[in-house]
Amino acid sequence: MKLQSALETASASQIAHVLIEALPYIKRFKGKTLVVKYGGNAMTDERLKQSFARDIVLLKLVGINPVVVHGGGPQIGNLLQRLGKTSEFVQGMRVTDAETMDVVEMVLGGLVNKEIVNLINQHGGRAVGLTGKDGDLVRAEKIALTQLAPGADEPEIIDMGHVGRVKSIDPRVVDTLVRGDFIPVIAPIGVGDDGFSYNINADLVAGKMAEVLKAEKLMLLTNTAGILDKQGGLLTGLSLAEVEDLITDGTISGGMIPKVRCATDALNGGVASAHIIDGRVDHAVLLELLTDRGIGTLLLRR
Ligand SMILES: Nc1ncnc2c1ncn2[C@@H]1O[C@H](COP(=O)(O)OP(=O)(O)O)[C@@H](O)[C@H]1O
Ligand SMILES: CC(=O)N[C@@H](CCC(=O)OP(=O)(O)O)C(=O)O
Repeated sequence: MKLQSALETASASQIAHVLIEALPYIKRFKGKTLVVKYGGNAMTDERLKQSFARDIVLLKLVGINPVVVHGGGPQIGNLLQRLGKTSEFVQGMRVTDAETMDVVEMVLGGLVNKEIVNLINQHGGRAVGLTGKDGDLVRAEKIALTQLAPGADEPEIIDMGHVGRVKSIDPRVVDTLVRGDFIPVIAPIGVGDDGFSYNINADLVAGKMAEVLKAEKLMLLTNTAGILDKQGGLLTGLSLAEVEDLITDGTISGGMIPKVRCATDALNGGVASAHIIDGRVDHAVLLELLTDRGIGTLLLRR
């Protein structure tokens, strides 16, 4: 049921109950940092975009410090298509030649980043957009991938062009913005020691950012209800050991593996909890953070 229609049919005491339910969570997370990876469906549907921006503004107003890291794979794909270029993906990552890197930088650092900044500001927040280049925030190194071609004995080395991984993060610019009550909105582009730009998967940047900022939580929005079991049921809470078992027995596969790895790396790096939640749900971030039930999968170090 949509929040609006739920509120229309709810009694005053039910509405009050919902508000009061948020109180212990607000107290617990006040002053803490929350890194949110924003991407997928939540970024293409107009209603979901508005609901995401309102969630972020509300969190900031109650004293929680959201830091947004965004993706934009489909938006990059759209512009490339209009320019007559196609992308090849290897292990879920876009092979990025110099021309494609220009498009990635224009779309992520320009269109997508500024759209999110504007959305948040329209709802009363004060967002500032950054790429990893600003304030020397994200240092990248070129990724080296190997792949075993069918019938080959030896794995071949794949040149991914300008695809990078996070080498280091200097959080000073983000800390400065947070202290000034701004909401940082970060595009996943890093700069190499060679001076070139690198295209980095947004989940990777979000996970490392959470670790370096010593965030209380990492939230990854995606296009499923969370981590699902073999029957398609939602797994609401998992430990690191349980996650490993689910990868080994094939329950977690495909694009969910690197996503879960980013989350477990962040937990091992000191982040208290990681959440994989459904970006297709209105107000997903608020529901996960400020209600007893939550909506997605909560990963804990324990
Ligand atoms: N156990 C699982 N639970 C949920 N999704 C899974 C699972 N195993 C594999 N997947 C797949 O992983 C996908 C999410 O990864 P991906 O498409 O890369 O996400 P995003 O585009 O949000 O970064 C899901 O849509 C689903 O197809
Ligand atoms: C190397 C690589 O693949 N980078 C991604 C960066 C954007 C991203 O991660 O966007 P989503 O979160 O929407 O998938 C890309 O070029 O699509």
